Amino acid sequence: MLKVGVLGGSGYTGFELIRLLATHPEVKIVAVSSRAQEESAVSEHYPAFRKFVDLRYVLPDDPVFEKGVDVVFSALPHGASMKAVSGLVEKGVRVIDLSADFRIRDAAVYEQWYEPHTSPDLLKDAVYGLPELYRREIASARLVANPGCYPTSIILALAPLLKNRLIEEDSIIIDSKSGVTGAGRGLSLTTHFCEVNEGFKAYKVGGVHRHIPEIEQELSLISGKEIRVTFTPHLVPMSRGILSTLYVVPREGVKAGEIDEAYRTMYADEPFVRLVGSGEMPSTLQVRGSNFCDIGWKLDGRSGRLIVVSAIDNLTRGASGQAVCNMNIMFGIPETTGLFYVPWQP
Ligand SMILES: NC(=O)C1=CN([C@@H]2O[C@H](COP(=O)(O)OP(=O)(O)OC[C@H]3O[C@@H](n4cnc5c(N)ncnc54)[C@H](OP(=O)(O)O)[C@@H]3O)[C@@H](O)[C@H]2O)C=CC1
Ligand SMILES: CC(=O)N[C@@H](CCC(=O)OP(=O)(O)O)C(=O)O
Repeated sequence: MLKVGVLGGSGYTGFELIRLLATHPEVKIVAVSSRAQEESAVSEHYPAFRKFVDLRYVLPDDPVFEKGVDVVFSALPHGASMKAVSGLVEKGVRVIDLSADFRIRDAAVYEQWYEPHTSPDLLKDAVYGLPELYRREIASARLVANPGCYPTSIILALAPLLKNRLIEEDSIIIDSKSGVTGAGRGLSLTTHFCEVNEGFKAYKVGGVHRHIPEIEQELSLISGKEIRVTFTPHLVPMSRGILSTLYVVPREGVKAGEIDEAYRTMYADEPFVRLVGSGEMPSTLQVRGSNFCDIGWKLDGRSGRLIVVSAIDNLTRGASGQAVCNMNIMFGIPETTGLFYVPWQP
């Protein structure tokens, strides 16, 4: 049995990690942190865990995370996460970091979009935790940088097209829509019920969202060319789920069949990508609570654009499910263990 610790186990992705790990056949959760909930029972803070989790919250600097575990998941905010996990990694604990702190390979780029990096030396050891792209590297990583929620839905949707040079790299326009859990469990005016319910708005418009450097970094690596994207996130009145709609221009002469073939070839053996087919479109309800990313696409003959739509659950495939998948890969456990079940639809 793997002994697992969860830093930040009172937040939304922390909840989702514990939900998945509590019934994982190869895992024993030994420690969960929260400063505000210190010493209270996890199953009091989240009653859903009654009969599943018999633990009390400890502080994030509790020695158990250093000495008593095989792997630590960090579900802390960026900044706090790098400070908490760098010491653990240096002491030989394997870490899966759900924050953005180790996703950007260049510290200067991270600092431009986030804050000063306190552990830049560890960046070279971090592996970007998208299994479909980096499975082999994840297996031996001591630090996995779990991808952001929007980037997961976007990179998976574009990878086959860029890998096969089927689209103009400078033509990428992305509209993504996220449920409100994407903003975390902390209270803020923008996520109040009355501010969100029955409304739908774009935010961080005009190249300012922090996921842009992460998306561009990974798309550029796939295509071998520097890529710039137009990315507009939206907040929708649902709890969980991300739907990304991508507009791209196919290279001259590219046929619909080549696009179909690129998706089918890249994802034929991938357990957590489901191609809903050319013409059908994914829905967040069809992936709810699951680790699946559903992808559909359609050529618009009138405008000459290709439209790709992807759907994930931001807390599962966009965070904790992907993190558990990475843990499976790191410890030689079959990748689908604890994660292969039918989504919650409706
Ligand atoms: N929500 C989402 O859909 C996604 C989130 N992420 C990333 O995952 C991480 C967690 O997100 P999420 O669960 O939504 O966030 P929440 O705000 O819901 O939870 C944050 C957790 O971290 C703890 N925490 C907060 N500040 C600190 C600190 N300074 N030091 C130690 N512990 C702290 C909180 O507990 P306490 O304050 O009691 O210690 C809580 O347990 C973030 O980095 C986020 O960007 C990634 C992908 C998707
Ligand atoms: C709806 C909503 O607010 N979503 C968040 C997603 C950020 C997130 O959780 O991702 P990181 O791990 O990269 O911080 C946002 O747009 O900032």
